[in-house]
Amino acid sequence: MTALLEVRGISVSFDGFRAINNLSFEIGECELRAIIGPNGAGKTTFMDIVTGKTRPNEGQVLWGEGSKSLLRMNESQIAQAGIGRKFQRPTVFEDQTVAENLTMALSAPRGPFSVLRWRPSADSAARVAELAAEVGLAEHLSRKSGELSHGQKQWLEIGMLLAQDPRLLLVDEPAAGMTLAEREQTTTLLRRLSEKHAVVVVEHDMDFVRRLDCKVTVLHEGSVLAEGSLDHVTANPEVIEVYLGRG
Ligand SMILES: Nc1ncnc2c1ncn2[C@@H]1O[C@H](COP(=O)(O)OP(=O)(O)OP(=O)(O)O)[C@@H](O)[C@H]1O
Repeated sequence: MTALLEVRGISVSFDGFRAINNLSFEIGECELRAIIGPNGAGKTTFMDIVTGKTRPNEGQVLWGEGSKSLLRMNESQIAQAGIGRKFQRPTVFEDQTVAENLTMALSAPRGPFSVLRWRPSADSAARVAELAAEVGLAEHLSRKSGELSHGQKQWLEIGMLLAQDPRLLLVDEPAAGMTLAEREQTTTLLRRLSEKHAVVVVEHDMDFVRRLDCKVTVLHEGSVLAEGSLDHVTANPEVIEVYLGRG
Protein backbone atom coordinates (compact mmCIF):
# COMPACT_ATOMS: atom_id res chain seq x y z
CA MET A 1 0.00 0.00 0.00
CA THR A 2 1.30 3.45 -0.87
CA ALA A 3 0.86 5.93 1.92
CA LEU A 4 -1.25 9.01 1.39
CA LEU A 5 0.54 10.72 4.26
CA GLU A 6 3.94 9.62 5.48
CA VAL A 7 5.58 11.22 8.47
CA ARG A 8 9.21 10.21 8.96
CA GLY A 9 11.19 10.77 12.14
CA ILE A 10 9.79 14.15 13.11
CA SER A 11 10.85 15.90 16.30
CA VAL A 12 9.91 19.25 17.72
CA SER A 13 11.05 20.97 20.89
CA PHE A 14 9.47 23.85 22.77
CA ASP A 15 12.00 25.63 24.99
CA GLY A 16 14.15 22.50 25.11
CA PHE A 17 11.20 20.16 25.84
CA ARG A 18 10.73 17.48 23.18
CA ALA A 19 6.98 17.44 22.56
CA ILE A 20 7.44 15.20 19.49
CA ASN A 21 10.32 12.75 19.55
CA ASN A 22 11.33 10.90 16.38
CA LEU A 23 7.73 10.13 15.46
CA SER A 24 6.89 8.18 12.31
CA PHE A 25 3.37 7.58 11.03
CA GLU A 26 1.67 6.45 7.83
CA ILE A 27 -1.90 6.45 6.64
CA GLY A 28 -3.24 5.13 3.35
CA GLU A 29 -6.02 6.33 1.09
CA CYS A 30 -9.49 5.62 2.55
CA GLU A 31 -8.10 4.44 5.87
CA LEU A 32 -9.68 5.20 9.24
CA ARG A 33 -7.22 5.61 12.13
CA ALA A 34 -7.67 6.54 15.78
CA ILE A 35 -4.87 8.24 17.70
CA ILE A 36 -5.00 7.89 21.46
CA GLY A 37 -2.60 8.74 24.25
CA PRO A 38 -2.50 10.43 27.64
CA ASN A 39 -2.62 14.21 28.08
CA GLY A 40 0.54 15.80 26.74
CA ALA A 41 1.42 12.79 24.55
CA GLY A 42 1.80 15.08 21.52
CA LYS A 43 -1.46 14.39 19.64
CA THR A 44 -2.32 18.05 19.02
CA THR A 45 1.27 18.95 18.19
CA PHE A 46 1.34 16.08 15.67
CA MET A 47 -1.75 17.47 13.92
CA ASP A 48 -0.28 20.97 14.08
CA ILE A 49 2.78 19.68 12.22
CA VAL A 50 0.75 17.88 9.53
CA THR A 51 -1.36 21.00 8.91
CA GLY A 52 1.64 23.33 8.84
CA LYS A 53 0.85 25.24 12.03
CA THR A 54 4.02 24.02 13.73
CA ARG A 55 7.31 23.26 11.95
CA PRO A 56 9.31 20.24 13.15
CA ASN A 57 13.01 20.64 13.94
CA GLU A 58 13.74 17.35 12.20
CA GLY A 59 12.07 14.83 9.93
CA GLN A 60 9.89 14.74 6.85
CA VAL A 61 6.18 15.01 6.15
CA LEU A 62 5.35 13.57 2.72
CA TRP A 63 2.04 13.79 0.89
CA GLY A 64 0.37 12.07 -2.03
CA GLU A 65 1.59 10.11 -5.03
CA GLY A 66 4.57 12.36 -5.65
CA SER A 67 5.60 12.32 -1.96
CA LYS A 68 5.53 16.11 -1.90
CA SER A 69 7.01 17.69 1.20
CA LEU A 70 4.35 19.45 3.25
CA LEU A 71 7.15 21.22 5.09
CA ARG A 72 7.60 23.46 2.05
CA MET A 73 3.94 24.53 2.12
CA ASN A 74 2.08 26.97 4.34
CA GLU A 75 -1.17 26.18 6.16
CA SER A 76 -3.48 27.27 3.36
CA GLN A 77 -1.47 25.43 0.70
CA ILE A 78 -1.67 22.27 2.82
CA ALA A 79 -5.45 22.70 3.16
CA GLN A 80 -5.74 23.17 -0.60
CA ALA A 81 -3.58 20.10 -1.20
CA GLY A 82 -6.39 18.11 0.46
CA ILE A 83 -5.94 18.03 4.25
CA GLY A 84 -8.93 19.24 6.25
CA ARG A 85 -8.87 19.66 10.02
CA LYS A 86 -11.75 19.81 12.43
CA PHE A 87 -10.96 21.32 15.80
CA GLN A 88 -12.67 20.20 18.97
CA ARG A 89 -14.93 23.25 19.28
CA PRO A 90 -17.26 23.80 16.35
CA THR A 91 -16.69 27.11 14.56
CA VAL A 92 -19.82 27.38 12.44
CA PHE A 93 -21.44 30.77 11.81
CA GLU A 94 -24.31 30.62 14.29
CA ASP A 95 -26.44 33.36 12.67
CA GLN A 96 -26.33 31.65 9.29
CA THR A 97 -28.46 28.69 8.31
CA VAL A 98 -27.03 25.22 7.74
CA ALA A 99 -27.37 25.78 3.97
CA GLU A 100 -25.61 29.15 4.16
CA ASN A 101 -22.72 27.71 6.15
CA LEU A 102 -22.29 24.88 3.64
CA THR A 103 -22.59 27.30 0.71
CA MET A 104 -19.84 29.49 2.16
CA ALA A 105 -17.64 26.44 2.62
CA LEU A 106 -18.15 25.49 -1.02
CA SER A 107 -16.90 28.88 -2.16
CA ALA A 108 -13.80 28.77 0.05
CA PRO A 109 -11.34 26.88 -2.20
CA ARG A 110 -11.65 29.61 -4.81
CA GLY A 111 -9.60 31.89 -2.59
CA PRO A 112 -10.36 34.97 -0.49
CA PHE A 113 -11.03 37.39 -3.36
CA SER A 114 -13.18 35.10 -5.43
CA VAL A 115 -15.39 34.51 -2.37
CA LEU A 116 -16.58 38.11 -2.81
CA ARG A 117 -17.58 37.49 -6.41
CA TRP A 118 -18.86 33.96 -5.90
CA ARG A 119 -22.61 33.46 -6.29
CA PRO A 120 -24.53 30.29 -5.43
CA SER A 121 -25.71 28.36 -8.49
CA ALA A 122 -28.14 25.50 -9.04
CA ASP A 123 -25.14 23.17 -8.92
CA SER A 124 -23.99 24.50 -5.61
CA ALA A 125 -27.51 24.16 -4.14
CA ALA A 126 -27.52 20.50 -5.16
CA ARG A 127 -24.06 19.99 -3.67
CA VAL A 128 -25.15 21.70 -0.43
CA ALA A 129 -28.13 19.34 -0.18
CA GLU A 130 -25.84 16.39 -0.84
CA LEU A 131 -23.37 17.50 1.85
CA ALA A 132 -26.17 18.04 4.38
CA ALA A 133 -27.48 14.53 3.66
CA GLU A 134 -23.98 13.09 4.02
CA VAL A 135 -23.68 14.45 7.58
CA GLY A 136 -27.28 13.74 8.60
CA LEU A 137 -28.57 17.33 8.38
CA ALA A 138 -30.84 17.05 5.34
CA GLU A 139 -33.87 18.00 7.43
CA HIS A 140 -32.17 21.05 8.91
CA LEU A 141 -30.97 23.03 5.88
CA SER A 142 -32.99 26.14 6.67
CA ARG A 143 -32.33 26.16 10.42
CA LYS A 144 -30.02 28.72 11.97
CA SER A 145 -26.85 26.91 12.96
CA GLY A 146 -27.00 28.44 16.43
CA GLU A 147 -30.15 26.38 17.09
CA LEU A 148 -28.47 23.07 16.37
CA SER A 149 -27.36 20.72 19.14
CA HIS A 150 -23.64 20.49 19.87
CA GLY A 151 -23.41 17.23 17.94
CA GLN A 152 -25.26 18.65 14.94
CA LYS A 153 -22.87 21.63 14.89
CA GLN A 154 -19.96 19.20 14.80
CA TRP A 155 -21.55 17.36 11.86
CA LEU A 156 -22.16 20.66 10.08
CA GLU A 157 -18.51 21.51 10.47
CA ILE A 158 -17.56 18.12 9.07
CA GLY A 159 -19.89 18.87 6.14
CA MET A 160 -18.11 22.20 5.66
CA LEU A 161 -14.78 20.39 5.52
CA LEU A 162 -16.20 17.90 3.01
CA ALA A 163 -17.22 20.84 0.80
CA GLN A 164 -13.52 21.28 0.10
CA ASP A 165 -13.24 17.65 -0.93
CA PRO A 166 -10.28 16.71 1.30
CA ARG A 167 -8.38 13.47 0.81
CA LEU A 168 -7.45 13.39 4.50
CA LEU A 169 -9.61 14.58 7.38
CA LEU A 170 -8.11 15.22 10.81
CA VAL A 171 -10.77 15.20 13.51
CA ASP A 172 -9.94 16.33 17.03
CA GLU A 173 -11.93 14.79 19.93
CA PRO A 174 -15.31 14.60 18.20
CA ALA A 175 -17.01 12.78 21.10
CA ALA A 176 -16.42 15.54 23.66
CA GLY A 177 -19.70 17.11 24.77
CA MET A 178 -21.87 14.78 22.69
CA THR A 179 -24.79 12.70 23.92
CA LEU A 180 -24.48 8.93 23.62
CA ALA A 181 -26.82 8.91 20.60
CA GLU A 182 -24.75 11.64 18.92
CA ARG A 183 -21.53 9.74 19.62
CA GLU A 184 -22.99 6.64 18.01
CA GLN A 185 -24.09 8.59 14.94
CA THR A 186 -20.66 10.19 14.76
CA THR A 187 -18.84 6.86 14.70
CA THR A 188 -21.17 5.73 11.91
CA LEU A 189 -20.50 8.98 10.03
CA LEU A 190 -16.71 8.73 10.39
CA ARG A 191 -16.72 5.11 9.29
CA ARG A 192 -18.76 6.00 6.24
CA LEU A 193 -16.50 8.97 5.41
CA SER A 194 -13.49 6.66 5.47
CA GLU A 195 -14.90 4.85 2.44
CA LYS A 196 -13.98 7.93 0.37
CA HIS A 197 -11.40 9.77 2.46
CA ALA A 198 -8.58 8.96 4.85
CA VAL A 199 -9.69 9.93 8.36
CA VAL A 200 -7.57 10.41 11.49
CA VAL A 201 -9.52 10.74 14.73
CA VAL A 202 -7.85 11.88 17.95
CA GLU A 203 -10.03 10.72 20.81
CA HIS A 204 -9.91 10.02 24.56
CA ASP A 205 -13.23 8.20 24.74
CA MET A 206 -12.42 4.49 24.54
CA ASP A 207 -15.99 3.37 23.83
CA PHE A 208 -16.01 5.74 20.89
CA VAL A 209 -12.67 4.37 19.65
CA ARG A 210 -13.97 0.82 20.03
CA ARG A 211 -16.99 1.63 17.89
CA LEU A 212 -14.74 3.11 15.21
CA ASP A 213 -13.34 -0.41 14.91
CA CYS A 214 -10.10 0.64 13.20
CA LYS A 215 -6.35 0.56 13.63
CA VAL A 216 -5.20 2.55 16.66
CA THR A 217 -1.94 4.45 17.14
CA VAL A 218 -0.92 5.10 20.75
CA LEU A 219 1.27 8.14 21.33
CA HIS A 220 3.32 8.67 24.46
CA GLU A 221 5.93 11.33 25.11
CA GLY A 222 5.88 12.37 21.48
CA SER A 223 6.52 8.92 19.99
CA VAL A 224 4.47 5.97 18.81
CA LEU A 225 4.25 3.52 21.70
CA ALA A 226 2.03 0.90 20.05
CA GLU A 227 -0.07 0.36 16.96
CA GLY A 228 -2.73 -2.16 15.96
CA SER A 229 -6.29 -3.06 16.86
CA LEU A 230 -7.70 -1.57 20.07
CA ASP A 231 -7.59 -5.03 21.69
CA HIS A 232 -3.97 -5.44 20.62
CA VAL A 233 -2.78 -2.09 21.96
CA THR A 234 -4.77 -2.25 25.18
CA ALA A 235 -3.20 -5.63 25.95
CA ASN A 236 0.27 -4.08 25.67
CA PRO A 237 1.74 -3.76 29.21
CA GLU A 238 3.53 -0.51 28.32
CA VAL A 239 0.27 1.01 27.14
CA ILE A 240 -1.50 -0.13 30.29
CA GLU A 241 1.30 1.37 32.35
CA VAL A 242 1.45 4.80 30.73
CA TYR A 243 -2.08 5.32 29.58
CA LEU A 244 -4.84 3.06 30.75
CA GLY A 245 -3.35 2.67 34.21
CA ARG A 246 -4.01 6.36 34.83
CA GLY A 247 -7.57 6.37 33.56
N1 LIG B 1 3.53 25.98 21.99
C1 LIG B 1 3.98 25.23 23.00
N2 LIG B 1 4.92 25.69 23.84
C2 LIG B 1 5.40 24.92 24.84
N3 LIG B 1 4.99 23.65 25.09
C3 LIG B 1 4.07 23.14 24.28
C4 LIG B 1 3.51 23.87 23.18
N4 LIG B 1 2.61 23.08 22.56
C5 LIG B 1 2.60 21.89 23.23
N5 LIG B 1 3.47 21.94 24.26
C6 LIG B 1 3.77 20.83 25.17
O1 LIG B 1 4.01 19.69 24.37
C7 LIG B 1 3.45 18.52 24.98
C8 LIG B 1 2.50 17.86 23.99
O2 LIG B 1 1.32 18.66 23.92
P1 LIG B 1 0.05 18.27 23.03
O3 LIG B 1 -0.95 19.37 23.24
O4 LIG B 1 0.49 18.00 21.65
O5 LIG B 1 -0.45 16.95 23.72
P2 LIG B 1 -1.84 16.18 23.52
O6 LIG B 1 -1.51 14.75 23.38
O7 LIG B 1 -2.61 16.83 22.45
O8 LIG B 1 -2.55 16.42 24.92
P3 LIG B 1 -4.13 16.52 25.28
O9 LIG B 1 -4.64 15.13 25.23
O10 LIG B 1 -4.11 17.07 26.68
O11 LIG B 1 -4.76 17.45 24.29
C9 LIG B 1 2.79 18.97 26.27
O12 LIG B 1 3.68 18.72 27.33
C10 LIG B 1 2.58 20.45 26.05
O13 LIG B 1 2.60 21.14 27.28
